[in-house]
Formats: sequence, structure tokens, C-alpha cells
Amino acid sequence: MWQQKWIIGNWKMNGSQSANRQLLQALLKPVDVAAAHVYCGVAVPNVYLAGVNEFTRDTSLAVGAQDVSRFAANGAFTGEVSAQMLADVGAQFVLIGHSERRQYFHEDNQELLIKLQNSMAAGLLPVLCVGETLAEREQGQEQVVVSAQLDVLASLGMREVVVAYEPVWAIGTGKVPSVTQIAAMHQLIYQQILSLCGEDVKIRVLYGGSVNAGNAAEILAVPHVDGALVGGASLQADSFAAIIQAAYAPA
Ligand SMILES: O=C(CO)COP(=O)(O)O
Repeated sequence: MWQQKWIIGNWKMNGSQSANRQLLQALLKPVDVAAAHVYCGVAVPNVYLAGVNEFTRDTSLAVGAQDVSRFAANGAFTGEVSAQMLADVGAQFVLIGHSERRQYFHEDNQELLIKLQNSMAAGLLPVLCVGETLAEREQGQEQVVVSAQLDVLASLGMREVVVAYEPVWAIGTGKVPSVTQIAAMHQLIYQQILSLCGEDVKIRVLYGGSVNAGNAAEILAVPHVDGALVGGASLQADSFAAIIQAAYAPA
């Protein structure tokens, strides 16, 4: 899986039992056909994790969560879901620090460090999301911002690191950075991870933000782009399948 391109769908707060079944049913074949070349996954709302895991058992589609509690494995934390619980119902990976969580829930490096530690302790693979806002890019601060977000990795001793670079201004907007902008940021992220985690760390850096069937091949061909984290286009089987195909048969 470390040699493959990764295509991860982030369903965000979308879905229903029947819609999920329909979507997954339509994805099983394209995911299976791509399995030798592409690691495919979906990050689903917690309430659907067990059902999606059951539905995709014995398939190549990995299932993950979109967030994890910063609190303990269990205890008096009403409404929280721990990393152990996510793993127990079949999550293999978890998104950490998505920009929507940073924006709406004010998650910072201190909190994200604990979420990373909790995920690792439970055997979940964390996917750390980083990215600058439009204002930060307009001020030329994007590298400073993303570097500071990556600093959370410094003390973890991780041997395998998955990061998703998602510029906030590209999420759900249809605006995509230029190939040159993506290449520059992904190279910076690689360098930063190597200096924080050591030369023998395994790295995957995914791009996210308005990836669709039409632009996936071009984005996935950029150096140091190891895959994509897909929001809106992962909710339609046709477009998600086309993105998966673009990951191993670039047009
Ligand atoms: O936030 C994203 C994935 O985590 C990207 O969302 P969109 O693909 O809808 O822009």
C-alpha cells in the first residue's frame, strides 16, 4: 500500500443507510479492478462506520473515520467516540485536523497531537490534514502556515506518515491551485516530514480540494502527489470511480 496511489473519499456529514449502500455497491467493481494499483478508502460519519465496514468486508475498500476524540479510550465524556471504538467497528484510518475541524471546532496542534497519539495507540492510521486559507496565501504565508501545522509530527516517532494537503480556498470551491503551486507545496511537505521524522520514514502526501473526474489525472501526475482526498466528487459513484481510474491509467 505504500507504493500505491491513494484515493480516499471524505463523505463529510453526508449519507444515509440506503444512499451509502447504493454508492458502495457501485464502487465495489471499480475499486476491485484498481486494487493492485490504488489504495482506495472512504472516511464516513461515525454512525455509518460499522454498517459500511460490514458491507465492504472482503473487498479492497478501506474504511475510515473523519475525526477522533481527544479524550481517553472510554469514560465519562458524553457524546465522544474514542479511537479504540473507531477501530473496534472497523476503521482502519482516521482524518486528523481537517480544515473544517480547525475552522469550526478550533482544533490546534496541541489538541491534534493528542488525537494523533490516540489514533496510533489504537492502531488507526492517521491522515493529517494541512492547508492554508486564501488570506494566508495572498500574504505569501502558505509555506509558513503549513510548516507550522506539520510541526505536530515532531515528537511522535512515526515511521509512516500520511498527510493531506488541502488548501482551504480550494475545498468545495471548484478552484484548484496550479500544478506548480501543488508541486511546490508537496515538495515542501516531503522535506519537512523527512527533517521531522528522519530519513527512513515512509511518506504519502495526498492532495485535496476540488478534485474531480476531469482534473484528477493532471493533479495525480504532479511530482510528490501520492494520491487524492476527495470530498464532493466522492459522493457520486461515477466521479469517484473515474478518479480511481485516473490514479492508475492517467489520461
Ligand atoms: O475537504 C475535502 C476533502 O477532505 C475536499 O473537498 P472537495 O473535494 O469537495 O473540495
